Amino acid sequence: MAMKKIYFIVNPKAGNGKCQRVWESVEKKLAELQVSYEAFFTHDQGHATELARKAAKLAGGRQAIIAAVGGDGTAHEVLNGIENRENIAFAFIAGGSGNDFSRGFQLPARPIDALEEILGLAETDPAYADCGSISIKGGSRLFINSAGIGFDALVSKKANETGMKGIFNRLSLGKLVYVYVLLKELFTYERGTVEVTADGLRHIFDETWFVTVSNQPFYGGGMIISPEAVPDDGELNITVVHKLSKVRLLLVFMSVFSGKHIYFKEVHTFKGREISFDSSPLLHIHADGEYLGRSSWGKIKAVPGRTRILSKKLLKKDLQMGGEANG
Ligand SMILES: Nc1ncnc2c1ncn2[C@@H]1O[C@H](COP(=O)(O)OP(=O)(O)OP(=O)(O)O)[C@@H](O)[C@H]1O
Repeated sequence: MAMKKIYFIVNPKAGNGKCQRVWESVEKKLAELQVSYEAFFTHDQGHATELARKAAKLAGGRQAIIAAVGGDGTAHEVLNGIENRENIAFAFIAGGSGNDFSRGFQLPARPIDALEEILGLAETDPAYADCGSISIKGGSRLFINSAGIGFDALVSKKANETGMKGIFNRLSLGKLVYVYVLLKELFTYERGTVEVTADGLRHIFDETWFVTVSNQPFYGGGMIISPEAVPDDGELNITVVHKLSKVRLLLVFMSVFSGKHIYFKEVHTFKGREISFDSSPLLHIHADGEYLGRSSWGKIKAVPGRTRILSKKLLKKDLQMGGEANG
């Protein structure tokens, strides 16, 4: 049996250019192992989605692997270009600054280890993982990590905009850009009332900082925003932080790296499959750390088993359950 074809979609600019070197090391290993593959390189925002579509088309109906090499933004874009989940397995090699996808799906952090895991799983039947879909005025998107509304979306927008990401990355402190932006924006952010409905249950939150809807626990480069989120349980986990002074928000923030923030009374966590939000002011929105714009309402849905993923962790679980988890 011929090995499945692997299409790599590489964002050489991820991790502030670090990903170029990540790819070179992967390429070298592929040559050593005489693996046949095809590689495409992204030129600008949105390109990875187009390239993933192209790769899926090239695969025709055959079983193939589309592997994103980059950061969470690249994973997000590639995922959005894979329309047919049945014959395409999604794989990932971390080359970005945050790399929450690798954490959440327990993929090796080191690129060569991640490649070896991909090659090791290549001929197995890939696991099924959930996605979320977010619809706001102007369009809808799939997300694999989380979608956020409010302050966290503003932080991810500013973190991507400032030249600071480059500076922090050069100091190997990629994660700290979020801390820097958060501290800077904290003082001027205006909190409003947000209504969140999850599976028919309506909650009203005053003075809301943010609402995050998670498919897996990690966000913003290692913050354990949703410790209980499981990427193949068919549900999404909602975390709301509201009615909190700036000082207490900082305490919550410090505890989010250990996931202990959920014990604060101002932090609410619940689950849902069909979620909607509504607010009077416009709110900033992100999906997987990619800024989508501002909207005062939107819908978020769990899409159980939407994507097939090469992940040892999920595969093991599938086997334990005696087959496909969410087929
Ligand atoms: N050639 C390119 N030049 C500039 N930007 C690009 C290019 N290719 C892709 N992009 C954009 O770069 C952005 C960042 O990519 P990505 O999220 O993968 O890396 P990162 O920000 O370093 O990592 P992370 O999201 O894990 O912190 C994405 O919005 C993507 O659309």
